[in-house]
Amino acid sequence: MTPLLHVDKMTHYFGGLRAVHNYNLSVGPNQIVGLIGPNGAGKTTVFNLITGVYTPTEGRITLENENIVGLETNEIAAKGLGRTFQNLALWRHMNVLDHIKMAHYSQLSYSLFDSFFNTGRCRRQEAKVEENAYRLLELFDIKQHADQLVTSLPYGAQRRVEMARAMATNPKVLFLDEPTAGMTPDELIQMIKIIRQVHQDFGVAIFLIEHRMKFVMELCQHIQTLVFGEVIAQGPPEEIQNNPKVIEAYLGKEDLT
Ligand SMILES: Nc1ncnc2c1ncn2[C@@H]1O[C@H](COP(=O)(O)OP(=O)(O)OP(=O)(O)O)[C@@H](O)[C@H]1O
Repeated sequence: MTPLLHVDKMTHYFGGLRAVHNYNLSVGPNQIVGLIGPNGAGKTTVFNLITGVYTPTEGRITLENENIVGLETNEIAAKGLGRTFQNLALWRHMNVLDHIKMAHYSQLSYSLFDSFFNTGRCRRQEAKVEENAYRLLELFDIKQHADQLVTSLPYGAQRRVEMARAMATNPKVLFLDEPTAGMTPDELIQMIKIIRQVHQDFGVAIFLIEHRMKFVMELCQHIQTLVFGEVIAQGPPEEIQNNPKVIEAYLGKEDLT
């Protein structure tokens, strides 16, 4: 299988600190890959390196066989890499529907002329945006909040808005940084269902960082364990769950079952 996203021997230093070392990753079309590891292991740095927030000190990253090292974050996003953030990155003064509609605009092709004169082309595209936005609101169970400011929503719903916004850009690979952080156990179960549905409906590949083992084990086909910037183990969930190195890395911190 040709990978959609491929990372080869990526290393990154912050000054004298080696945060990521010799990191490799392959995400195939429609695959869900998880990245786990203790606090400070380098997981978010891996995300930031691939999505263009930082440029790796060494290594090669390709999306559909095209180099993406050195591109701006927005250029990488336009090539099909959508993401959410560990600390929510939402617009405080915008309502939920507008968040999702806004994200669609990068893909529209009508001109200022079309917009000014409200041409048929403009109206057709706007109607499509509205239709897609409502489809996402429904899928992410936030339709009931469409007119509310995001900041007025419960935390779990805000996370779903961020995810729906990322999906509105129609990504080929979706990066989720701790999608269940701060969620209640019920919200976690709901999130598992939503991600399964999104994965099935859109056929999008997913790469996610998560601390909640239930979530990772249920959703991911392949899991990498990062410790001090290096992958110490990787494989299918059942293998990772029983790997002594992984158990040791998490010892006393998390029940892996
Ligand atoms: N911008 C930065 N400048 C300097 N050091 C950084 C920077 N970002 C991260 N680090 C350091 O790199 C290491 C990896 O951090 P990172 O945030 O990637 O870990 P993490 O696995 O995502 O942790 P957590 O689970 O707590 O979010 C840590 O030692 C961190 O202090």
